[in-house]
Amino acid sequence: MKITSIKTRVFEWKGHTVPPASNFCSNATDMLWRSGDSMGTFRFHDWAVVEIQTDTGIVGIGNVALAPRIAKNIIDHYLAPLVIGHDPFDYEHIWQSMYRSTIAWGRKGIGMAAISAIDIAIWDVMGKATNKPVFKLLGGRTKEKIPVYASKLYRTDLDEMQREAQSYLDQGFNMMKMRFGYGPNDGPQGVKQNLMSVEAVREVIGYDNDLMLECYMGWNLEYAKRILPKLERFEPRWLEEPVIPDDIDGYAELNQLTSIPISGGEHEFTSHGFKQLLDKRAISVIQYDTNRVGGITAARKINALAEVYSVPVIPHAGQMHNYHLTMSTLASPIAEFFPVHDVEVGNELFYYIFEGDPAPVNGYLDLDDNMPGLGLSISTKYLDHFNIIG
Ligand SMILES: O=C(O)[C@H](O)[C@H](O)[C@@H](O)CO
Ligand SMILES: [Mg+2]
Repeated sequence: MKITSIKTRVFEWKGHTVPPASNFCSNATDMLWRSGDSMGTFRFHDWAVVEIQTDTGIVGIGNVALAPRIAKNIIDHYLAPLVIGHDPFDYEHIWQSMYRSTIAWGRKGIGMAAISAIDIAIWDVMGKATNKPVFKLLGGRTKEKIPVYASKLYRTDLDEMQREAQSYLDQGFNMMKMRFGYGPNDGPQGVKQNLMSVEAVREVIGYDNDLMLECYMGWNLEYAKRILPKLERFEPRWLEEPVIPDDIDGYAELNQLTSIPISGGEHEFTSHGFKQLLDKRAISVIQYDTNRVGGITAARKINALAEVYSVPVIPHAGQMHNYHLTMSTLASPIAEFFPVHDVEVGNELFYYIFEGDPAPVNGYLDLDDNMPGLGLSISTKYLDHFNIIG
């Protein structure tokens, strides 16, 4: 089998967007004296979809949500010429060729995200060619179903957050993740607000349900050291991305500081990046996203590391490219799930672009043993809600 062409299109959302509340989530630009666009690091309102065509007629689908226009350019100009003509089953060689040919600029960030999209599409081809779901090529079923946590609870009015938390309990979730609204520039009042929001959610969900806390890189070491001990009494399952991803020593220090496990890796790349984090005991939960980290070829290597270091892998975002890895490794106990379909920050766009993502029932979702490949197709339902740049 040979890859004959690669088609990459950017889907730009032009449908309705729900404006988020101010201080909806701390983020890395909060540290600037003037951050300008408060949604700057958040707006995922466009997405690139990669289709790999083969001489057998099988088409594999991949995706990349980070800076999709740039990713498309990287794919069109640098990666496609390296991949076309190869047998998709030579995926390790193809991955190494993409990685090594772009290593001067592509090994982290958008270069690796573009590589990820192609690699995901290649695994989809392999699944379809062998008539197996991708997870069956990766190790098969390691769990009856995948427990998922509801991930939203952006900072807003506390009554509203309590209603939202209750709605997840009502839908059968027993784990959920909330976001902090405040960081170092908000002083003691901000610390108080952050603590109050956790208290408010705990009041509703009690301590028989898991609560995860998200900082989205919006704090610094000093602030995190100040607030973490105060958060201990709320027994979070983890505290996510407290500092910027380059502050690996900061992660390591925080991870030793309190009983709260520190999670991260949503903005880390390849097994090399994760080995550094693991060697320093910097994170207690690995949260790569397959469509950033280097695709399935890189993610499965990180799963192997995770098993050896005994650190769980709970990938960012859920979504099919991650669920197959979660299903096929014991290192992944649960997965993330974005429970709301209204387009806000843009994580939700996946539901409008693709069909096939499984819906959770009572906090669990399952993958189909008989659905070849990733099980995704491009939806035709919402095409008029997008500008499609081809
Ligand atoms: O962990 C997450 O779900 C991410 O950090 C989100 O994609 C981001 O939107 C922050 O809420
Ligand atoms: Mg996160």
